[in-house]
Amino acid sequence: MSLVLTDLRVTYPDGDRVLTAVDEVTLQVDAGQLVAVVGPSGSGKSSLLAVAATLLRPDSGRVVIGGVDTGGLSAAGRARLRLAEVGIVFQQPNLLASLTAVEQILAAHHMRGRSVRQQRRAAAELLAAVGLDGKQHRRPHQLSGGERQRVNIARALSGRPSVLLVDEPTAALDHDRGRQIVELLAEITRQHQVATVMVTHDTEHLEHADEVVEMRDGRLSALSSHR
Ligand SMILES: Nc1ncnc2c1ncn2[C@@H]1O[C@H](COP(=O)(O)OP(=O)(O)OP(=O)(O)O)[C@@H](O)[C@H]1O
Repeated sequence: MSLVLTDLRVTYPDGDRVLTAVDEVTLQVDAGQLVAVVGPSGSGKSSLLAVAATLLRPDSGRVVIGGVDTGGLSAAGRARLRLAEVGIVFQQPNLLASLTAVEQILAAHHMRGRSVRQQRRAAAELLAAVGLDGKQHRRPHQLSGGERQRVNIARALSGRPSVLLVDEPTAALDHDRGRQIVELLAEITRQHQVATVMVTHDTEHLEHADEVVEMRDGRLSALSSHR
């Protein structure tokens, strides 16, 4: 399944003027592809990600996920599509302090209305796949920043999304841990055949992306493509 963004425009009220955060942006991400969106602070990257996640409605343009034009869906329809098809990894792993790594994933299953009992083994396997074998019973404060981000990624993948949206995954990490996370995202993208968009202001590790695009003042331009 692919993510297709067409002619997106997002504005915010700014006093008696209007600020254009996303300006006529078009981007296609196919299954198995990792696209990195780079650009300076305030260039519109997070707004673009929020629109792609259907969390924010664009002023104009289309967001099509797996062939479904999300503009035609109700709020409940968008929420259902998000639960079924979209995995979101926020910059700060928003893990629940009292839950162990495996419980973070089971809680996400519970929210999807699935039987938690049947998912325990799959959750443990997913944690092992992101490099957390043996740490599934640790709580967030017993994990490093990079490990917490791995739990975050495993949780986003637990719903088997077709689209993975990742906001600044390396922001809180040192160089090596940042590289490992980007490598993991690239590997997951191929293995699970997800369409992944990674927003980052970090210009390192971009060789793992199939395509790098740059946002400036809300506009998108291609930087490089390894397709
Ligand atoms: N809810 C909002 N209301 C008004 N203006 C907003 C809102 N959210 C973002 N903006 C403005 O829109 C522009 C784009 O912001 P956005 O957060 O999308 O950029 P960004 O590239 O993700 O920045 P950063 O890398 O600092 O997170 C900025 O000028 C910002 O001040």
